[in-house]
Amino acid sequence: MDAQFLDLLAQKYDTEEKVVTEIINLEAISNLPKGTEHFVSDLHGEYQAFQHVLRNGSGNVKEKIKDLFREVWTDNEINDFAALVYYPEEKIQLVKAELCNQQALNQWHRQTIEQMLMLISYASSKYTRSKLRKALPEQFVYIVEELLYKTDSTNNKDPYYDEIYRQIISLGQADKLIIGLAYTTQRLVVDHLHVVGDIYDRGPDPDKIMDTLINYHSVDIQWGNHDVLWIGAYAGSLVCLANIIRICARYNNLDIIEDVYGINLRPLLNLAEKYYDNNPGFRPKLPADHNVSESEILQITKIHQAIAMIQFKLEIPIIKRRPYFHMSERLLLEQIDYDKNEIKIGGKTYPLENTCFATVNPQHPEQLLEEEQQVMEKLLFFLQHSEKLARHMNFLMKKGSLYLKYNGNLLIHGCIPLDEEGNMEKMQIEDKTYSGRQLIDVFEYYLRYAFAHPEETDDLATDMVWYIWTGECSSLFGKREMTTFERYFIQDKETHKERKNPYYHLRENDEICRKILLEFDLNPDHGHIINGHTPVKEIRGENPVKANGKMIVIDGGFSKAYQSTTGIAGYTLLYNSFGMQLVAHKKFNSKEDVLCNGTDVLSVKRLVDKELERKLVRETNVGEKLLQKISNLKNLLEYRYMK
Ligand SMILES: O=P(O)(O)OC[C@H]1O[C@](O)(COP(=O)(O)O)[C@@H](O)[C@@H]1O
Ligand SMILES: [Mn+2]
Repeated sequence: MDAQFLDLLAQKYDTEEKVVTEIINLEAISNLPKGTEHFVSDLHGEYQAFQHVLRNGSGNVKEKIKDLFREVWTDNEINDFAALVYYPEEKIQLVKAELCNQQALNQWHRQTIEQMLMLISYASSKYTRSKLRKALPEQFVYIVEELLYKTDSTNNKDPYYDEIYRQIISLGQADKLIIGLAYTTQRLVVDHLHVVGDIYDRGPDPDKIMDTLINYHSVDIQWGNHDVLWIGAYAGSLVCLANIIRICARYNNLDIIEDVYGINLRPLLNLAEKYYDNNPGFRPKLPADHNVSESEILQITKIHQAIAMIQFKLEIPIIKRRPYFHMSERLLLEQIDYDKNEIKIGGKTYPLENTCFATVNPQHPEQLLEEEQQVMEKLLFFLQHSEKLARHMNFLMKKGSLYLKYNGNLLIHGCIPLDEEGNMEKMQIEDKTYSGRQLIDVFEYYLRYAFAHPEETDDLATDMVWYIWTGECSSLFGKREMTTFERYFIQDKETHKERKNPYYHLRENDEICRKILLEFDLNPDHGHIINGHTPVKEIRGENPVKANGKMIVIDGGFSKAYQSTTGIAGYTLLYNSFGMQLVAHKKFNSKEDVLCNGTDVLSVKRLVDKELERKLVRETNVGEKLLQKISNLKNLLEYRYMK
């Protein structure tokens, strides 16, 4: 063992007692049951629904309440208490409005604090005291610990405990304590959160989700294609930038760009007003009960066209300078007969509708007008100087990766690109060919490089981020082509189809999943692949658990726009010491509904995998690190302290 390393360690553990105490502590921890992992994906800006799933721990909170109180409480009482744990601030106000006098309120406070403490004690039974302490409301740690660890069997201290309760209530601290304890409970039921991609786009509040994740106690992120699009824009890719604005316009979310991230859209609006008019193909998607004025809709419709046309133009030079992207079929602006208003795709000619080509030079469709160029430069400047976006993107980079190996499982948003035979699909980049894990590692290398060099906008790394969004060998896109252009301008639905990578039918097969797990050095007997990205069409009988349980697809279906195709609000996954459970969620209506009617988006659980023996911390990623530390400390003990 390296003497210098031991010297360093000896500085921290400078007595034999300290070393021994730490070894005992770590050994004990590694024999506790593993903490609960919670997997969610495809949040798509749906902050409220995500909050709900987070606050109820995919049904875990209610389960713990039921374990404790099922014998003595009615369903209504259970729902009420659950709502208090999920949304304590609001629920307390509702309770107060119902109680008739101070005495009844005092009684409710005392009883509720006692019940919360019982719940916390139960929910923390597999954690150390130190871990629980970290989860307790900071200002009340001392008091809560006193109440939690009552050991006086002689009842000598009863008056002492009574007095604590009385003081909390008379000093007006009861609400705060209950709120704090509710958040402690939420935190205890989930030890670690995995977000398997697609935080951004389509829904209204991705920024609030980011803030929630930044404040969450333990989280990792596997980037989704939409997250990569935002990273690409921030890293200097103009085409990614055009895409994120186009999607925001399409879903009536330009507020995110303008108000949330402070990017001035005025120059783009001026351009849009000059060249575009109303166009049924570009009106934003709106819910039936919207209250957006016609003039606002018209403005968005114009911006939508302006930015979509800029996007299509910007794609051309990238496709041309990167022949190995194999995207020449996507040079669609060059396939248009601008006089006849037709396009030739795959040898077939289609009429075009809803066209808006006022800024296109038919001889050079890739050319941006000077004004378009200036607009994009300004937008990029604003974007790269948004303090809030910088914070969110940095967090995405810090906690995120294209895939993650965690406790024997492989987490990845989209796919492992395969050919029809089930071999790892090959992609040539410059003069080298990559496939499988190596290809994805190369993608990640370029993405991180692009992020580190936001001033470079046309280099390979920046182009590659766009490729990850839309290229046929991308592990996040998983389709042969993105038919955005066709869906705007061609009526024939045949042209709208996006052919999926063979992975999506091959992943039903046990052997293929085993092969993929091996490619990532994971044990195929125990590991699972966990995917997001494709909404599971339960409506049509699709099963989210595939390949004899080796493959689990948890597209959360949070995205309202997609709920009609899934028939459900999607899935989340829990992995605790007893095994893995898939949770199916019903549609989330509103927080008010949960608070007033006790309707929890109640979840149906399906067992995916059951551990033969309860899984311990020592068998996890974290446990591996603990065992390494124990071994180092034992060396320290032997070489520095033992006589
Ligand atoms: O329904 P929209 O918003 O037009 O988006 C459709 C596009 O989104 C994609 O499905 C990618 O987004 P997802 O990752 O959410 O599937 C593309 O394949 C498709 O072209
Ligand atoms: Mn996706």
